[in-house]
Amino acid sequence: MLRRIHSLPGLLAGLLVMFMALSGAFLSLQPAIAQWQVGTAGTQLDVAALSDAVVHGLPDVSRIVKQASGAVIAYADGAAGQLATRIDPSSGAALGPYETSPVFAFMTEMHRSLLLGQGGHVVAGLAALSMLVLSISGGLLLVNRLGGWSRVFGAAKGTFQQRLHVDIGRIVLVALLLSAFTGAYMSLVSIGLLSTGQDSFIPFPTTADGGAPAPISGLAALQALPLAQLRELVFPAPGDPTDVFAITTNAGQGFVDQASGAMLGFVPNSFGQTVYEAFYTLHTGQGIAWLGLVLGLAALAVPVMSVSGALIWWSRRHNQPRLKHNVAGGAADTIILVGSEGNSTWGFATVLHDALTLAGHRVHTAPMNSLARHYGKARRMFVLTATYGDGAAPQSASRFLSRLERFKPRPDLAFAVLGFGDRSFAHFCQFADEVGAALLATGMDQIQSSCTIDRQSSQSFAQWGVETGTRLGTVLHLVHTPRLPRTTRLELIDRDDYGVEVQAPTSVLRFAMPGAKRTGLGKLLGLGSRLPRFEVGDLVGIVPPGSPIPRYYSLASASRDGMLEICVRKQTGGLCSEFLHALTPGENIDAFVKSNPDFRPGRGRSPLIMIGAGTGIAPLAGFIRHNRHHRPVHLYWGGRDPRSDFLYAVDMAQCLGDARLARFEPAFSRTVGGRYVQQSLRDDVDAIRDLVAHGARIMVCGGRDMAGGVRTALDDILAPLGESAQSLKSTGRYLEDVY
Ligand SMILES: Cc1cc2nc3c(=O)[nH]c(=O)nc-3n(C[C@H](O)[C@H](O)[C@H](O)COP(=O)(O)O)c2cc1C
Repeated sequence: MLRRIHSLPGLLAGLLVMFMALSGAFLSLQPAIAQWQVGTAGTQLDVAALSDAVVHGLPDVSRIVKQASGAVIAYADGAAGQLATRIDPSSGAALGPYETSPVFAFMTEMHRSLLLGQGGHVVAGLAALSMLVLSISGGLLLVNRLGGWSRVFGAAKGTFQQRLHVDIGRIVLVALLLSAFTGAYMSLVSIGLLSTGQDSFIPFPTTADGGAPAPISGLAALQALPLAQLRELVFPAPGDPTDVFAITTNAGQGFVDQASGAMLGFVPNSFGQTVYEAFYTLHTGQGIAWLGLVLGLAALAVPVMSVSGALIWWSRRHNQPRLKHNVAGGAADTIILVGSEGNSTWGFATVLHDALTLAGHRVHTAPMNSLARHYGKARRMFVLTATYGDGAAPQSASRFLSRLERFKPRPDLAFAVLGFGDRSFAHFCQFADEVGAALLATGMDQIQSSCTIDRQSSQSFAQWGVETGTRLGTVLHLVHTPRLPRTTRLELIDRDDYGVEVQAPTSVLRFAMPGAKRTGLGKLLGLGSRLPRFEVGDLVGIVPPGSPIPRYYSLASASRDGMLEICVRKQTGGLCSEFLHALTPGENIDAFVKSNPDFRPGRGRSPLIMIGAGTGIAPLAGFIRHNRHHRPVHLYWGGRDPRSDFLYAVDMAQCLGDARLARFEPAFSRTVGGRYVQQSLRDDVDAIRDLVAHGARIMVCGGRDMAGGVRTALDDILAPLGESAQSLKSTGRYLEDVY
C-alpha cells in the first residue's frame, strides 16, 4: 500500500513536480543575489531619519519599501510615471534606479500559478501536495527498507538505481518536506481554503490631528521604529493635512499622524499571519539566502529522484511474471506463496509453478499477504520469501504472520519454506526462518526443513528442486533463467596455472576486449579497447556454452587496469569452470559485469584484515594491488601446498615490499604440520584483537566452510572485546563474499 501511495502520484504528478522543483530551484537564487547586491549594511538609521534623507533627495517620494534582503526602494511619482530608486539604508541617499528582473518576475508567476490565474494556483497546490505525499511515503519506505529508524543512515543496498534513489532521498528529504509542506500551506491560503485570520483592510483612523505637518525627522512613532522592523511606509497625499502615513512593520500595520507623530490604530499581525509569514520565509528563503540555496539544491535532486523512481517502478513492473494456469486457491492441491519486494522471487516462484503444473498438480500462486483462512483441497504449501530491511518481511509478506494466526490448515497440509537472501546481510534469510517457525507452530508437517538461496543462485534453486521432487515422489526440474544483462565478448589474453599436483587445478585468467592487443590503425582508433566499467570485488557473470545460467566470479582487477582478471578452480563436472580451464589465449567468452558494492574496503585509513582461502584470494589481491595509499592491510590466506598452488605469491611479495601489504600470513594444509587459515587467526589472537579495537574492517572471501570456520574462530578471538563476527557485521565492519 505504502509503495502504491509512493509510486502512483509519483508517476502521475512527476512532470508537474519536476517543473515546480526546477522553477523553485531557479527562484532560490533570487534571495542570494538580492543579499549579495545589498552587501553588508553599516549602521542603520531609524525610519524617521531614513525617510527624512529620502525626501531630501526625492521630494516626490510616495512610498518606501524595505525588502526581506534588506534592500530599500523608494517610489516617487514623476511625469513619466512611477520611478523606483535604490536607497542606501545607512544614509538614505539615492543609489540609482531600481529595476525588477523580468526573468525572476516571470518565473515567480510560473511557479505560483503557471500563469493560469486562480486555476493555476490550484494546480501548483496539487503539485505541492503530491510532493508532500511523495516525501512522507518515501521517508517511511526508506525507514522500512533500511530496517528501522536507527539505521536510516546505514549503507543503502540494492541496484544502482535503488541506491541512488535512497542515497539522494535521505540527503534531501528534510528540505523537500519543508518546501512541500510550506508550499501546500501557501497554496491553500492563496486558493482561499485557509485563512490567516488577518483582514487585508484596516480601518482608516478617525482621530487624525489635522494640524500642520511636522518635519518627518521629528515624528515620534517613526523615530521609535528601527529600519530592520520596517516593511513599507506610504506617505500621505501632499497638501492634505487630514491624511496620515500608512505603515507596515514586521509586527503589524497602523497609521502615523503627520502632525503629532503618534501611532494610530495599530493592528498587530494575527497568529495566522505570523505563521504565514514564517512559512513564506521558510519556503522562499527570502531574507535567509543560505536557506534558499539549500532548498534550491534539494529541489535540483527532484528530477534525478523522479527519473530513478520511474526506472525502479518500470523494472518492477517489467519483472512481474505472468502466471499461466493459476488455479483458484479453493480448487488447488498445491499453494505457492511469495514474499518479494524487488520481484526476483516471483521469477523463481513461476518456475516452480510451471514445473508443478507440468507434473499434473493444480497450483495456486499468490503473494504471502493474500494467505486465505483455509485452502479446501490443498495438500502442500510452498512459501518462497525474500528478507528485507534488517531481517524483516518484504512488502508482499508484511501481513503474513498476522494472517497466519487465523489460518486453519487441513490436517494433511504439509509445507516447505525456501528463503531468498544475501549472506552479506547480518540477518541472512531471517524472515524465512521466522515464517518456517511460525508454520511449524501451527502443527503442520514439513515436506522438508527450510532451505535458503544466497544471491538468487539458480544452481541452489535447481538443487532444492531435486531434493523437493524426491520427497514429493515427482521430478522437479527447476531451471530458473535469470534475465541476463547484455553480454560482452572478451578474449583470453593470458593465464597462469596452479594446483594440478594437489588435485586443485586453479587458473588465474586475464581477459581483454577482442583485438585489444591489436597494433597499428586499430589501436590508433581505439578499436576493441573499451572494457565495461567494473571495480575490484565486482562480479563477472560468464555464460558457458550449453547453459542459460551464468556463473559468477569475483574480479581481481578494475577496468582501469585494462584487463579483467579472475581466479577459477576447476570443479569436476562443473560446466563453466571446465569450459574456462580449457580456454587457450585468443579464445573468447561471453560475460557481463555485476556490481558488488557491498564488498569493498571503503574509504579511510582504518586497518583491514583480509581473510581468504583458495580462489578467494582474487578480489583481496586486487584490493591490495590497488592499495596505493598504503592503508595497513593484514592478509590471512589458506592454500594447499606452497609448491603448487601459492596463488598471487609474486604479487603479494611485491606488495609487501612496497608497503601496500603490511602483513601476509599464508597457511598451507597439505604440508608437514599443515594448518588452515582459521589456525593462523587463532595464533595471532593479540594482533587481531588490537586491530579490531583500532577499528579494523574484516573482509572474508572464499568457500562457505572456510567462512564458517573463520566466523567461529573470530567469535572466540573477539569475545573478550565484547564483539563477534555478527556484531561487526551489523555495523558494516565484517564483509563476506562467500560461495
Ligand atoms: C535493502 C535490502 C535489504 C535486504 N536485507 C536483507 C536481509 O536483512 N537479509 C537477507 O538475507 N537478505 C537481505 N536482502 C537481500 C534480498 O532478500 C535478496 O536480494 C532477495 O533475493 C530479493 O528478492 P526480491 O527481489 O524478490 O525482493 C536485502 C536486499 C535489499 C535490497
